[in-house]
Amino acid sequence: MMSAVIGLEDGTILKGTGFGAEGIVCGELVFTTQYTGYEESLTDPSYAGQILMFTYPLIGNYGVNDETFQSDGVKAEGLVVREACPSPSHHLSTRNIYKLMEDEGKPGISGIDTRMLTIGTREHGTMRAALINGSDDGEEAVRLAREQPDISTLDLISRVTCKEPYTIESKVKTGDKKHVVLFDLGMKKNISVSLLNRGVDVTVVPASTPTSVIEEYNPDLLFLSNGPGDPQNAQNAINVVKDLAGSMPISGICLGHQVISRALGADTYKLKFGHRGANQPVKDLESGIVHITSQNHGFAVDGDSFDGTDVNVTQINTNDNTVEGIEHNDLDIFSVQYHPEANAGPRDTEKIFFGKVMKAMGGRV
Ligand SMILES: NC(=O)CC[C@H](N)C(=O)O
Repeated sequence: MMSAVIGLEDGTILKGTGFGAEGIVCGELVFTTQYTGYEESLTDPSYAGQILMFTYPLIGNYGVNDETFQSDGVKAEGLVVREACPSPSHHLSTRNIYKLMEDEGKPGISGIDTRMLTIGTREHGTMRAALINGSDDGEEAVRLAREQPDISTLDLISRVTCKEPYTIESKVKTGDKKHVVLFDLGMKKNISVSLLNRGVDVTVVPASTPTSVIEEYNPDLLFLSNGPGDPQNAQNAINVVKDLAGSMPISGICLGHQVISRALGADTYKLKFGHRGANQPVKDLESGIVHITSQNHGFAVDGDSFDGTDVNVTQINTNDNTVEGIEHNDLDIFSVQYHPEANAGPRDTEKIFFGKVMKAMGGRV
């Protein structure tokens, strides 16, 4: 058994049992309330720069199946759980969560009072943390937590975006094939899969791609993916959206939504502790319908900052009234803060959102 400790910037120290890789990681400690979907969330590149804590007390009980991954590996810096299951049961599982974290070179800590840490995070706001596997030096963990830079100063997108553009042709036959250029700010795989399943060819491009290159592809729609960190740091993508607004339909999810909003004149700000989980209620202001959505974000769009622009807030979170969806009055530009592509989480909004994307391209819904 490996000794392990987590230290927070407010001086909190919790000792536990280490698993996965030995070593030290730093990042924001964030909590998610989802009961399942730990494989999808650990491999979601939006969690780069963050140590992921599950409020659900038993994690790993159905093992690990690489087919569920949302990128090429674990992207969260570390994992904090109450209990990690050593002997999972699932017919598609090839390894347990201990082996996953070991193979990926990332530390995990179990035996932690995640309820106490979650309450602390809700009261204090998201905190910087350090996780040390192979030592129980709590003072050192607190020192490292306090020493690390704020997440807003980090360029996390360049760590997780693709290096070169690549095109995936859809195997679904449609009469009139559409083509989307997908800006990879730290893309979850199921965004591209959701487009491919609808007969759309997808060209994924790095986050540094200039407007001129996107124009050369002449896509039917520009899509901006989810991704890590503060949307202010996605400056190239913001500029590209400004350049291309009005010349092609544009849509996006999560960080992509924040980037589009900034390009259209809005501000973004940091939430106290974010929305992370699989049961976030989102109300459509036109229909009044509330859908249960999957979410993972720490920043949000300031709805009031759209005043005087041609953009409307179309959806809000009924827990705290924050912006969940926007739409331009005249142009084919719309985006959502939540994750209609799910993985993890409910698929309730998948058909509605991607149906709208297809419609914006004049494609088969
Ligand atoms: N999942 C995402 O795209 C997250 C967006 C952004 N990094 C945030 O935390 O708000």
